[in-house]
Amino acid sequence: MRIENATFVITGAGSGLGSACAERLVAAGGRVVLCDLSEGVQDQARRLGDAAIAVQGDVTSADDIQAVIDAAQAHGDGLAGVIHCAGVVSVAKLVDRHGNPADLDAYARTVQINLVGTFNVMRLAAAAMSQNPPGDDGERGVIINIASVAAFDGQVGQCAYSASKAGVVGMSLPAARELSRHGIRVMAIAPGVFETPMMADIPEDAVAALSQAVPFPKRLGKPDEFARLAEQIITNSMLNGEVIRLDGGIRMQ
Ligand SMILES: NC(=O)C1=CN([C@@H]2O[C@H](COP(=O)(O)OP(=O)(O)OC[C@H]3O[C@@H](n4cnc5c(N)ncnc54)[C@H](O)[C@@H]3O)[C@@H](O)[C@H]2O)C=CC1
Ligand SMILES: C[C@]12CCC(=O)C=C1CC[C@@H]1[C@@H]2[C@@H](O)C[C@@]2(C)[C@H]1CC[C@]2(O)C(=O)C=O
Repeated sequence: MRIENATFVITGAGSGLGSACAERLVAAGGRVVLCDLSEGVQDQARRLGDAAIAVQGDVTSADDIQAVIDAAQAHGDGLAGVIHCAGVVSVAKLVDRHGNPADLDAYARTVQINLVGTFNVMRLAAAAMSQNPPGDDGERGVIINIASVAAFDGQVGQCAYSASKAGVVGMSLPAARELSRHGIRVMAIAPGVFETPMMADIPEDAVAALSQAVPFPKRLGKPDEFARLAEQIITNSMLNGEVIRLDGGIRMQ
């Protein structure tokens, strides 16, 4: 799949990994439709110029995401792909230090945004892309979902987050199999620890410890290193139905 003059939806594009993907795809000649809950996404689109537009929306809402897809269809020659970066991290132990059970609504909210939101974006994007004229090899589109190394090595307090990301991993192969008849690929990236606003509130010594836990290189990943992998997935049509860890070799304790 080529990037030049093709249109991509990027969710969670107002910040961190999604924002870096938007910059990289525009630099490669693509058009982008930026979706985020936060209104800051409008500024991000303005910074990127005519190739970018923003549609504020919630990935768990069918109406919001249909509006994003419709905007993408109108912003060029149809929707070529999605990089779904919107997500939240949550921390809660099953039983806290006072003996109280974890909050059920908080658990459901994390799963709703990270897992159900991913399914919502995938189903609506795939329905639109299935109507595209076939390109090389009959390809009609590509979907990149974002899991996490927490899907495999979840830490204490991450039952909700790890379960939501493990669900994203679990959907990758069946979704790729189902959508193969439409010429749509599905991939997932499982990042390790990346330097984004999601990490902003973490104390410096905790960030240093996380960096030390990476075998090599001993640092947090940079958002553009993530965006470069997303770019490769878009342009390399043999990548399908797989989850790629991008983590410097870290295995979370
Ligand atoms: N930063 C890291 O170390 C890692 C991040 N990830 C995952 O990567 C993805 C991107 O994370 P970052 O860029 O680091 O986080 P971030 O917090 O910088 O960006 C996430 C964006 O998603 C948006 N968002 C949250 N809920 C939304 C909703 N319901 N609808 C629409 N937008 C919503 C936020 O407003 C925010 O702009 C997330 O799914 C996260 O779980 C995975 C592994 C490591
Ligand atoms: C780096 C982590 C884990 C992987 C991921 O998908 C997203 C992350 C961003 C928030 C981090 C995550 C993990 O390292 C654990 C911490 C540092 C989390 C913020 C608070 C956190 O749960 C913690 O302090 C645990 O001790």
